[in-house]
Amino acid sequence: MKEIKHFINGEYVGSASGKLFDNVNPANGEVIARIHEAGEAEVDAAVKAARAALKGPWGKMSVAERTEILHRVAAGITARFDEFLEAECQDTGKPKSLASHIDIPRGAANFSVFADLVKNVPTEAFEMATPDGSGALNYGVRRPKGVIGVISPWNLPLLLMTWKVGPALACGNTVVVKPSEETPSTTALLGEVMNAAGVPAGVYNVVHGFGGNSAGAFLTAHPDVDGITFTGETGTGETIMRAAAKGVRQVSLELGGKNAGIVFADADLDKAIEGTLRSAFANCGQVCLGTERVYVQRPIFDAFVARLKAGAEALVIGEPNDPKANFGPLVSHKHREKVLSYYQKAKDEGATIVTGGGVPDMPQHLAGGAWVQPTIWTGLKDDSPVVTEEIFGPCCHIRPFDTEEEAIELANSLPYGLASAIWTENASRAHRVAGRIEAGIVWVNSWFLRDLRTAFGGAKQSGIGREGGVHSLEFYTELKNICVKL
Ligand SMILES: NC(=O)C1=CN([C@@H]2O[C@H](COP(=O)(O)OP(=O)(O)OC[C@H]3O[C@@H](n4cnc5c(N)ncnc54)[C@H](O)[C@@H]3O)[C@@H](O)[C@H]2O)C=CC1
Ligand SMILES: O=C(O)/C=C/C=C(\O)C(=O)O
Repeated sequence: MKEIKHFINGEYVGSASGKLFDNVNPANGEVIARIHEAGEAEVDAAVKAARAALKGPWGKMSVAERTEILHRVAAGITARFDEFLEAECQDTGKPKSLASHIDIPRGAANFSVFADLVKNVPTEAFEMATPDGSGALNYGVRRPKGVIGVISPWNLPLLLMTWKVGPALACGNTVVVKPSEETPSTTALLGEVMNAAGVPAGVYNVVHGFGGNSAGAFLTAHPDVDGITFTGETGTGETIMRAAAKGVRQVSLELGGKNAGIVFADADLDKAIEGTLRSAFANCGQVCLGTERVYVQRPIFDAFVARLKAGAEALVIGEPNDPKANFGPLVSHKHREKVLSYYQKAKDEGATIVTGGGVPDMPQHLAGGAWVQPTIWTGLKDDSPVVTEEIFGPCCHIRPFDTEEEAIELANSLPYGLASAIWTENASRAHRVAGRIEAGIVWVNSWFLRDLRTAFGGAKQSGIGREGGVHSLEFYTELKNICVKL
């Protein structure tokens, strides 16, 4: 059986404890590999390697040299596209048709985009008057923050891990990554690409394991980690913030959501249906930006529900290699238990189940997979947990509204504030409503349309900080002001 080891100081190493755990393919329930679980010793070795690399060749490189290497990393991912695709789809069960368009290309782009960005970013300068008349000049320089701890989730494993590692390395930091225990493979494979691209040993390190009382907690508690970036559940974000408080380390947190889609009666219905189908069901609903609450203006409510139902029922459920499949399993049986508990709750609370609500019949060879049906409900109260809590599954609740004011109030009614999608052909309304939605990201007549130069992150309990474009520099560098008296 294949073993997945840590990547420390440029080498793959096993755990001294000999502790390993299973890596399971959620499409069929088969164990595909055994993963080494890091103890404190491995985490400490990884952090030490990262610190040494920062003081060594990586820290001494010019921006031009560093960014040239990062372009080679991007090219290395692209050159081994099929291996990354296979590994990602085995870990997550997601359709190759999806991962080949989103996950793997973004894994490469996250290095090339930030390599280009740091070469071209300007700095600030202020001339000032002084009492003696000679003046002074202030200018800012950015320096790497140091050793960055990266805790990444399982829903878009390569995409979200490189979304952090790309800018971190472009800014001259070194990293220790703890990928999700569910999806370690592409993070592990990236070590080979780093070596081949000439990334010095110790710049990119990977430790595997779980969160609490395991590699995740050991990494976030390590006193020699200078900053921690995390994507995942809000509760986990709070735990990580507490760990980071010791030693006053900065955090960048992209946390949970319960995002609202608002469909006005003047929307282009074809566009709104296509976008909402993606925002509710893409990646089996396991996207933090996804729409689990849909508010539809009353005159088009029935038509919208009927068309979304037809679209959900036309999704093709299947394994990653099935070229027709556009809907895969959930990431694990543990996560399926959570999602199905909400399906049950919706039933218990008297929801109208428009479609789905259970587990699909799958052929024998996929019967061990973590499958659920795409599900749509109507008729639940606004305070139902199904409507207020992040389910992170392929499901949404649709509710009618009458006025613009009511829609805004409903959208803003929860403590989350990650993303929202507004569907209307009235540009004035689009601007007006978008400006009042309490979220870090608002799409108008689109969903998941991403320009990597833009600010990305959540308001309220959906996170702290913004990453993307120059905003990533705020977290991955220290801005130092130098004041020169002339
Ligand atoms: N992108 C997102 O917004 C994601 C949201 N979730 C949500 O979180 C729920 C639970 O899923 P989990 O996989 O348990 O998510 P999680 O947020 O707990 O895990 C994400 C990462 O954090 C690590 N982690 C967990 N506890 C930690 C700790 N105490 N210290 C350091 N690292 C820690 C995990 O090992 C994993 O690498 C899901 O049902 C979903 O609602 C899960 C994954 C991604
Ligand atoms: O950066 C992106 O394009 C996508 C981000 C998605 C998440 O952060 C998520 O699903 O957790």
